[in-house]
Amino acid sequence: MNKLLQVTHLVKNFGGLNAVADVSMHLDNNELVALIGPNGAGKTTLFNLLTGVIPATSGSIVLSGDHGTYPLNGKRAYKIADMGLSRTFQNIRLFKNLSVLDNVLIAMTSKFKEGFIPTIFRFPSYYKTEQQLVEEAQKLLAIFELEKDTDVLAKNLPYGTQRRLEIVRALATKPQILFLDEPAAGMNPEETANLTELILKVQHQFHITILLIEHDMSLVMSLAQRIYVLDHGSLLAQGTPDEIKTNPAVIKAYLGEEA
Ligand SMILES: Nc1ncnc2c1ncn2[C@@H]1O[C@H](COP(=O)(O)OP(=O)(O)OP(=O)(O)O)[C@@H](O)[C@H]1O
Repeated sequence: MNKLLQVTHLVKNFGGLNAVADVSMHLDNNELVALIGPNGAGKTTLFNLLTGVIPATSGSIVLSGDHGTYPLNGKRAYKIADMGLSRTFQNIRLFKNLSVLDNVLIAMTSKFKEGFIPTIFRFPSYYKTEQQLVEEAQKLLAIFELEKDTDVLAKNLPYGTQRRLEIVRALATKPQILFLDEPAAGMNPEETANLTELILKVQHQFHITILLIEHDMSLVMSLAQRIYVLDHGSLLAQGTPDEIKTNPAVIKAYLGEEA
């Protein structure tokens, strides 16, 4: 069977720097996979390649769907998002001066199939579709315990809540694959524990595949079914959490020569 996402010999050079050096990896349907590695290992660059934010120097990224396989190389970010790959960013990217609800509705608009004329003249079908969108957004917000905050401006939410809203926005596009770039960054232990449960819930409820970058090892080890470890742009190891925890090369990369 084809892998949902197959990455083969992926390379990204920035001048003389091999930020991603010959990485091959895959994601299966409904898997929760973590991508870890020391600072500067190339994790965000790899995410940027997979989601079309930057082009690869060489290598291939192929998405398998019900009706065939689709190369993602060279596709622009919006096209890749349309194909069902959605992401969050390390630095929060919300519309800070818009309400929580509007932030989610904007993310949903790519699914807003109402035509130009009904939209301009506000035919009844426009309101029905808009009402459906609002209901859908509110359901999503409720899963993330944000239903009481729908009218709050995004900038007025606590930091951990803004991170949750980012995930809601990414989910609002109904992705097949969700890429989470350090979802627990800046969260306190309680918020992180809460987020861990939420990510699990989302994976089961939406039947999606999740790839996450995270430095918080408690979150990684309790969530991931498989882990890829990057170091200096190359894959250092891959395996289950138990295999990774005891892998001498991984321990050395994280803790240095003395480990
Ligand atoms: N646009 C760019 N131009 C030049 N070099 C870059 C660029 N983006 C990233 N790099 C370099 O590529 C390497 C990998 O960076 P990347 O941000 O992917 O690492 P990371 O594993 O995500 O690190 P962190 O955990 O600190 O976020 C680093 O040496 C970084 O300085």
